Amino acid sequence: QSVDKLTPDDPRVEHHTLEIRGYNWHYLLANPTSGKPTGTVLLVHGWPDLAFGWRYQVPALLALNMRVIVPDMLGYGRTDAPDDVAEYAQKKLASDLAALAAHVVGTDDGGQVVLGGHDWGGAIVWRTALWRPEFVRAVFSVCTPYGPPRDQWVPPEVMVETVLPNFRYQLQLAGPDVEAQIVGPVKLRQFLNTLFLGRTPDGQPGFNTKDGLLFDRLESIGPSPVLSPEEVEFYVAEYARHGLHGPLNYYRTHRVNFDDELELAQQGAERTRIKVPSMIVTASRDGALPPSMAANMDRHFESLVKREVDATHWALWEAAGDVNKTYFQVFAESVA
Ligand SMILES: O=C(NCCCc1ccccc1)N[C@H]1CC[C@H](OCc2c(F)cccc2F)CC1
Repeated sequence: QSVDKLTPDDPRVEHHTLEIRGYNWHYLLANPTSGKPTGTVLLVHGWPDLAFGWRYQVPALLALNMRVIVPDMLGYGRTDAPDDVAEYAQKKLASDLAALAAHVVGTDDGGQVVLGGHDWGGAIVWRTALWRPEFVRAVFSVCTPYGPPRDQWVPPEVMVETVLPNFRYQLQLAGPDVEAQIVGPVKLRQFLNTLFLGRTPDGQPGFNTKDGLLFDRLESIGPSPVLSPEEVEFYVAEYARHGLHGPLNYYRTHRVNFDDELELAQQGAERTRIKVPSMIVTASRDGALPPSMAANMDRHFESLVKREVDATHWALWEAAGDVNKTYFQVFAESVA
């Protein structure tokens, strides 16, 4: 059955900007129609996505009388895109989200919000629950498991060769090639259709988690099966603003995040356990983040609910009804 979703210029959302840490952030704000909201949810998108990536979730949250804040993350859409990798450190982003929440929520609900993330947004909300737990009512991640801060530096290429072979594409994304090759609307359209599961005429993908983008296939990739052509054009126009340098910086933050988090890792489980009510929703056919990656994360949580939906990485769109249901089962009561 079809799930209600936002259009790019939906009357149900307001567009706001806020200066945070010297950068201009754009965010969507949706207020429930019936008076005072029960609570507030702040949703954090991943790569390569936008605030618009939560289009299937916002109407359902409004129907639960929740107020919804959805930023374009640093580097994306109508938010500024600094060049410097260090600006994308998760410790900094955690405080950016705290500032955004405080600006909207003030002292309502004890100044707290429910934090939700997908993909890189999932990684960021887990870290936000560690760095800034005081403003987090509850936290959920779609697709992305929690990996605690580590006290030993392991270079990404070693992680890939030894424990995370399905992350090998991230070595390409962290390098210079993708942002050098994917320039201008034609290439951006091919890139987005590829990442959003478009195929060549003989059914081949243009991306896989081992090799990353297969540049020689991009021009023969057909339309995405998970977005309408109009939605793709919206993404193309939004990405044409800054290009891919900012978004790809998220793949270059491993060392700065390690350096920031060493102090947490050295304090041990007391400081690396997530104490706020938590949920992870894994996607059964996510090649980058398979549910198996979330198998052993319970030990890092005071309270963790685990759900799985039958979808690829793009679960927010493919399994919108199921994703929305998981949220309601767990968090709606806890914030009501
Ligand atoms: O690369 C990402 N998304 C692009 C997916 C592209 C795709 C398109 C179509 C089909 C399949 C894939 N997401 C990142 C999000 C952060 C993740 O790292 C967080 C993390 C740790 F740091 C340590 C331990 C576990 C853990 F998950 C790594 C994947």
